[in-house]
Amino acid sequence: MAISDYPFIEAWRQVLTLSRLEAGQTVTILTSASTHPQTLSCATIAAQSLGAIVNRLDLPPVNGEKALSRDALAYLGTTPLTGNHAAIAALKASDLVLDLMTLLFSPEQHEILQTGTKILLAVEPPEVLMRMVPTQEDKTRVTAAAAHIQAAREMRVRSAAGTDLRCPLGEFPAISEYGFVDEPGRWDHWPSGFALTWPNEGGASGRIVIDRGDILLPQKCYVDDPITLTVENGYAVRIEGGLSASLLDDYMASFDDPEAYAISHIGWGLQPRARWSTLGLYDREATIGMDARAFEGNFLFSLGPNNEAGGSRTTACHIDIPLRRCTVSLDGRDMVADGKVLDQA
Ligand SMILES: O=c1ccc(O)c[nH]1
Repeated sequence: MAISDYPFIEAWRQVLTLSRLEAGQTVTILTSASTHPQTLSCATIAAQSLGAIVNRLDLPPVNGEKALSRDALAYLGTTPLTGNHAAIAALKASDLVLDLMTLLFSPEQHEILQTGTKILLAVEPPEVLMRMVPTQEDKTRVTAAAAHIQAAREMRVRSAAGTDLRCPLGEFPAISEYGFVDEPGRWDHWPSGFALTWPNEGGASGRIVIDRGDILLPQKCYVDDPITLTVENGYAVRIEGGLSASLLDDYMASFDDPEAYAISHIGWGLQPRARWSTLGLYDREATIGMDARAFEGNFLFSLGPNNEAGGSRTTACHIDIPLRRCTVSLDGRDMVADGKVLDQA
């Protein structure tokens, strides 16, 4: 069902207030061909109602002919900002950027954040944004989990399906995604609600079983038959299984890039308002699948780049894979047991 403008404007006011937007500050709303018109209009009105100076920067889309998926998170690296010095200058001069286009995993995003500009990504449909309007409680829950990740030296993930993965930690920071940007230079994503980090370069090893019912993004499908990834020295060196494995393998081979097989971010979902089951209820191209990334108790891992964490590995291929029913432990302490989040205190 659609969302009315008034509550959507109020939701944006809540998120902008949580993001500490102040009267007189500059907000630049970044848009492109796939920006949702109601999100644009309600975000604009909300920012203006809080006294901000509001700009809109609309950029022509890129990569359409290169990507196999129209999902904004499926093909990374170059963005409409690449080489666009005038646009980058405008965003660096802004206090807050509302990214209704998707800059994630781009070098330009880091360059802009380093000037103190805050960036909030918000590209899910209004119904999903409204179902998961961020709260301080989300921040408390996610930052508590991220603190444990930050302090840990190893993440181990096991499941009855056969996953047994060890990831040495410490080389990269723990990241909290809780849906608003309340500090200078912060990036976040509304909706979200998960904590993550990256394994030490080349360190992840073991086996990951993507079981029946687990999810592949951007494919936005529930896996039919189990896929087994053999992980050695930080890379998935073998992809085995039936049709689901062959489809994943074919998609990844299209990038012709060995870096596509690297283990990227690892962590778990902490958003109780996100659901595993929604993927089948939306048109594939209507959402980027944040319910799947954020549902409470998932083990979310990713294949592809680590430049987001400050690493040197970039690749256009980015696949997010949330698994159910895993046990995630940090230095031997279970944080998620068989898909249930334990006390994160
Ligand atoms: O919010 C996001 C979205 C995708 C991703 O890979 C990480 N965080």
